[in-house]
Amino acid sequence: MITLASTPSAGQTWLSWFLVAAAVLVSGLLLAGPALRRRSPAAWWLLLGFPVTCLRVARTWRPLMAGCGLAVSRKAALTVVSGLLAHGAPPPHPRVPRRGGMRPTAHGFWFPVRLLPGQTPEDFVKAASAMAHDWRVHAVRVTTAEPGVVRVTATALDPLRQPRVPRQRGTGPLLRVVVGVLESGAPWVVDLRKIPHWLIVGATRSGKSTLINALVAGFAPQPVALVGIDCKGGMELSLYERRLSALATDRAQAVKLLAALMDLTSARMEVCRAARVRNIWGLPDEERPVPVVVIVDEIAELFLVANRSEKDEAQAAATGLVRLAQLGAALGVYLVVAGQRVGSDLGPGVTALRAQLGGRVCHRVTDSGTAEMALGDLNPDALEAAQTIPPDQAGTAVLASADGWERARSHLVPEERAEEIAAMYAHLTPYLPGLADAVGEPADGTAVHIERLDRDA
Ligand SMILES: Nc1ncnc2c1ncn2[C@@H]1O[C@H](COP(=O)(O)OP(=O)(O)OP(=O)(O)O)[C@@H](O)[C@H]1O
Repeated sequence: MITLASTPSAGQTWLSWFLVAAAVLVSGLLLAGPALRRRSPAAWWLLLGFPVTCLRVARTWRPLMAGCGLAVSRKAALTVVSGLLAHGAPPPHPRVPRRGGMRPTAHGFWFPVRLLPGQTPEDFVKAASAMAHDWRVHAVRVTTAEPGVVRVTATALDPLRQPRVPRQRGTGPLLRVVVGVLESGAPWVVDLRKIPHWLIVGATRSGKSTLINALVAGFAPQPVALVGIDCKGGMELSLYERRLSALATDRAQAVKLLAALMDLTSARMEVCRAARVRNIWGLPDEERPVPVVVIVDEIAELFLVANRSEKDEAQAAATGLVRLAQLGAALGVYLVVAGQRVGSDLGPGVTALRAQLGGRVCHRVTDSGTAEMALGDLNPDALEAAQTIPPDQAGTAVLASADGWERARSHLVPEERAEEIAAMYAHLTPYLPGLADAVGEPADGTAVHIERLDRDA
């Protein structure tokens, strides 16, 4: 008689387990090998930390859900029936939300969870801190993946502690710059084609200038015009003057520069209307005007009023910025506005401007009003995260947009490096006569000025 199936002996079972474990170890080594050679913490996490954490999550899931009030007791009727049948046996375990398989990431893992009837994603958001403590990971975030399913993402290693600056390959896509790293380990990208205007806030020494350095260093090699408004006498932005098409260093100049920028957008509007397109990106390549990135350092200097005589000027600056933000995106004018303290006390223009600045970056702040201004209207739950940024982690910020929020840290680009890059690409500085005239750039000019005129001709 032929036996089709036989029960494996204990020796055979151990052998197959051993082979599976060896295969997992070898494939793990192959996957993580290159990173291990670079002594990357992410590789060690994948090889050793992830399997241990998988076991920990599996072991603690049920008690964790029960402890956080996320377990649901079985239906009363079922409990009665099971009690009758089992003659006094202990009642069945409460139901806990079903957890999907754990997927590793470079710095942690994620898995989906199906909600039980009556549960909402907010119930899980409240339990995130308990999950992080139970699993001994750096942080846990809960987001809604689809109706009825939340995504639990854990970060085991804090990628913001020592962010790696990636090797720069070429200039990258137009108006898109990698300025740092996100908490998920992914690059932090500022893409002005997606989010055209940005508000960057932070207390002194929190990392605002370093982020602006990263932006200038990223945009300098691209075919874009950079324009600066730095009413602190140009102390910050004048370092990059050779790559700036115009720089206003006081409020009077800023008002004229903003008016010139409005004229530029009006002229572009005419061009688009004549070509029957809705924005400059609809124009043929050879007719498309150069994109203009306007960097405003210290917005309070533009808005604050010390006496009556300054009121009109501040009002004109506020109106200019708000109008530019309203019209600029379609016409290739983008705003990056930075400030130490941004509150409603700067005047009604600030709230109107904020509404137009869709990208928000909130570094460590010393007053809750500034964090509220930067994040409160988009993501109120990000406020707490912004207020807990430690002072020894300069450059760390909470990013918010209509899509959600996350923590990130900029790459440390020192001003000397940004200045060097700006000088290296000075020959790419477009000459925009209206803007140069507004800030009174000398007509005779330097070598750079002549070079710009030549190129333009
Ligand atoms: N991303 C970063 N990584 C590491 N260190 C950073 C980072 N950003 C800033 N720093 C450190 O913090 C210091 C202060 O940063 P920065 O000058 O950008 O602050 P700031 O907010 O512009 O201050 P202020 O408002 O006084 O000009 C820097 O000299 C640098 O040493």
